[in-house]
Amino acid sequence: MQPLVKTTDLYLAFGGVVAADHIDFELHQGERLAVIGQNGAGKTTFINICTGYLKPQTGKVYFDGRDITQMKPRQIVRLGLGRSFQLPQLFTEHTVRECIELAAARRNAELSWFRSLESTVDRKDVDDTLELVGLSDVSRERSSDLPEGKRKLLDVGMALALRPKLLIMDEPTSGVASEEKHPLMKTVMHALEERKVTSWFVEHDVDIVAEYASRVAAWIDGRIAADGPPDEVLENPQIKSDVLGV
Ligand SMILES: Nc1ncnc2c1ncn2[C@@H]1O[C@H](COP(=O)(O)OP(=O)(O)OP(=O)(O)O)[C@@H](O)[C@H]1O
Repeated sequence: MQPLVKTTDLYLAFGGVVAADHIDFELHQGERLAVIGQNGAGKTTFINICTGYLKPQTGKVYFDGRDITQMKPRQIVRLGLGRSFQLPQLFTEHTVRECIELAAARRNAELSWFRSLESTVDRKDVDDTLELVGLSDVSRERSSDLPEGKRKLLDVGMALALRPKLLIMDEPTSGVASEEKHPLMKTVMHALEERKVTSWFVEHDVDIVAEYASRVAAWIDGRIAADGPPDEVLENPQIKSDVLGV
């Protein structure tokens, strides 16, 4: 099977700091990849290169068989590579429902001054997405009034409205109270599974990684130092001492 994401020899340095050190990587459809690594290990740089926000100095990125190395972020999103951020990127003046409608309208490139947002998008589709991320009961609230966990769910809902093949999530549980982390991840992973979306998430909480990932890649100094099933990587002595600090 052709990999969904493939990188070959990706290299990027900022001055003397090598943030991506000749990375060869493949991600296949259906995988749930957790990326772990200390601060500054290069996790975000690699995501920024794969999503078009940074250009590598050498190497290539392929998504679904296409060379996307030089494409702009919004072109890459249109191909089906979605991304949610550590700080959710919401339309803060809008209600929860309108945020999903705006994302769905953007997918169809149907935003128009002459038509209302509601009449532009498929109502049932928006209802389904709201339900899937557990936000039906707060659909009329302003997105800026939501607590952090629900803002994260809305961010994922907006990404899902674009019908991605892959969703990359940067620390989906950061800033969320510890007792809310598992319910949040359960909802997110169930939603992705329902829509058959492959997932890749950066996560610092080892319990979350062990519970929700099918594969773990550990980053050290711009390289993938270990990559495999969660129990194998999380028990690797070098990863335990250099990444997890245990
Ligand atoms: N725009 C930039 N300019 C200069 N240096 C950068 C830039 N972006 C990242 N770096 C450096 O590259 C290295 C990798 O950073 P990166 O943000 O990718 O790490 P990270 O693993 O995502 O860390 P964190 O967990 O803190 O987000 C770090 O040394 C960082 O300081």
